[in-house]
Amino acid sequence: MNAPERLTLSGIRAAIIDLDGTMLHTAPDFHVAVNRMRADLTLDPLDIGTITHFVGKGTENLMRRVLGVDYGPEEVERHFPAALASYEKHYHAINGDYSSVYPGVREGLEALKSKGLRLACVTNKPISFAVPLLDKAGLRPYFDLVYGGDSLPKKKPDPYPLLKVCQDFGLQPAQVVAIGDSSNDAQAARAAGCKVLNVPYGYNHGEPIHNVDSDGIVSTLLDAAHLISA
Ligand SMILES: O=C(O)COP(=O)(O)O
Repeated sequence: MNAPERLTLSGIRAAIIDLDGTMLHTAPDFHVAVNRMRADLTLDPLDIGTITHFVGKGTENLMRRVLGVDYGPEEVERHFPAALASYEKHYHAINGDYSSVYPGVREGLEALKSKGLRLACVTNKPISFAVPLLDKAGLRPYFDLVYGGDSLPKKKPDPYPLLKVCQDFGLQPAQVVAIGDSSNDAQAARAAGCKVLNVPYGYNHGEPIHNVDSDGIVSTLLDAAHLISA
């Protein structure tokens, strides 16, 4: 991994940007919706740190992890349908109410756009949560494409969503940089053959971001934009 101050990425024509933990601090939304679901199932609330560590691999994984705190594998599957229905209802009701846009995100998206890059948001969040959230935060207009965790047959860390964006944009993976907060994003990017930058302020399943293989760590999306040229 290069030191960010020496790093430059040239020949880049598009950026694929993660949502939760990269553009928006959504952990408080997850915290509220998960605990409302848990109340419906007469389970005790979980602290925000525990829930945050389970974010990043999609809603089904999140449900299994938060049920797994109380139940064994068979009971998890038995409670899964009711948990998912309750969680989706509660998440839709509060989506974005407790979230905030990280510093440098708007400025970074502006800078990437002004360099002529095309932008895609690829998240493991369901598309029915992702688009209203981007709208509410005023970020939707920056993106040519948005893919959620249920938009395509496979989700990150599989490279499929990133390769689909490359194909949609008519670009080679080496012309595309993925920017995310987790090993999930980095693994997908590496497997697709895209460049990858990580931000250090997100979730990364509770693990240190410095252990993740990437082309560099940037403190904000604006810093990422400064390193990238077409
Ligand atoms: O798992 C989620 O719901 C969020 O995932 P993301 O980090 O890909 O946005």
